[in-house]
Amino acid sequence: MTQQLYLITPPKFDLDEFAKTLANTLDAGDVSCVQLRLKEASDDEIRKACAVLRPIVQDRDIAFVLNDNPTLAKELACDGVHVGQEDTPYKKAREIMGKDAIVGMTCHDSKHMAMVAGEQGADYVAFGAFYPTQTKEPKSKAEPWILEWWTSMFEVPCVAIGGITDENATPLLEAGADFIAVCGGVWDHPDGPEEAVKKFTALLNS
Ligand SMILES: Cc1ncc(COP(=O)(O)OP(=O)(O)O)c(N)n1
Ligand SMILES: Cc1nc(C(=O)O)sc1CCOP(=O)(O)O
Ligand SMILES: [Mg+2]
Repeated sequence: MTQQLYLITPPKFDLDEFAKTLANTLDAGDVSCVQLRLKEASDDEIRKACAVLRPIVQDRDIAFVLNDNPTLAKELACDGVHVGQEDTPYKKAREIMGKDAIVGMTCHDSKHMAMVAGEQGADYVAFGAFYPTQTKEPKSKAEPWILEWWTSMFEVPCVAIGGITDENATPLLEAGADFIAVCGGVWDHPDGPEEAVKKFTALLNS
C-alpha cells in the first residue's frame, strides 16, 4: 500500500464556502480519506454538513469518515467512524457501523492501546500528536519510533497525526506511517489548501 493523505476538516466553517473549497482541494491532488470533525456542532449541524460534504467526497472515490459518533455515522451513510479512547468503545462502534465500515481508533503514544485496538479489529490505529498543533490540546506526544515499531510488528495500517505539514512529514513517512492525517497543514497552509495538497501529493509519491 502506498502512503496516503487523510484530511481532517477544519474545526469550524461556513458550509457553502467550505463545500467549494473542499471540492477544489480534493481535485488538487491525492487524498484517500476525509474526516468530518466538528467538535462543537450539534447533531443537526453535523447532519447538514454531512448532506453537503459526503457526496463531494464519495463522488471522488474518497472515504468519508465521521469523528466521534458511530450512531450518526451509520445514520448518515458515512464510510466509517473515528473513535478516541474516551469515545464509544471499539466493540460498540463496530456493532453500530457493521463489519464493512471503517472503524479507526486513537492510540496516542501507547503500544498497549494500539495492540488492543488492532486485536479487536480496528481498521487503523492513530498515533499522535507528533508535532505541536493549533487544532486541539493533544493528550500525548508521540515520536516516530512508534510508527517503526508498529509497522515492523503488525499489518494493521497506522495513521500519524498532530501538527503535520508538508515540511515536517518526511520523518513520519520514513518511519512507515501508512497515512498522515492533516488539518491545519492543509487548511492554514500559507499558499492555500490546493497548493498544500499538491505538495503533500508530491511528497507521498516521491
Ligand atoms: C485520524 C485521527 N486520529 C486521531 C484523532 C483524535 O481522536 P480523539 O482522541 O477522539 O480526539 P478528537 O478528535 O475527538 O478531539 C482523530 N480525530 N482522527
Ligand atoms: C484531531 C487530532 N488528534 C490528535 C491526536 O494526537 O490524537 S492531534 C489532532 C489535531 C490534528 O490537526 P492538525 O493537523 O491541525 O494538527
Ligand atoms: Mg474523539
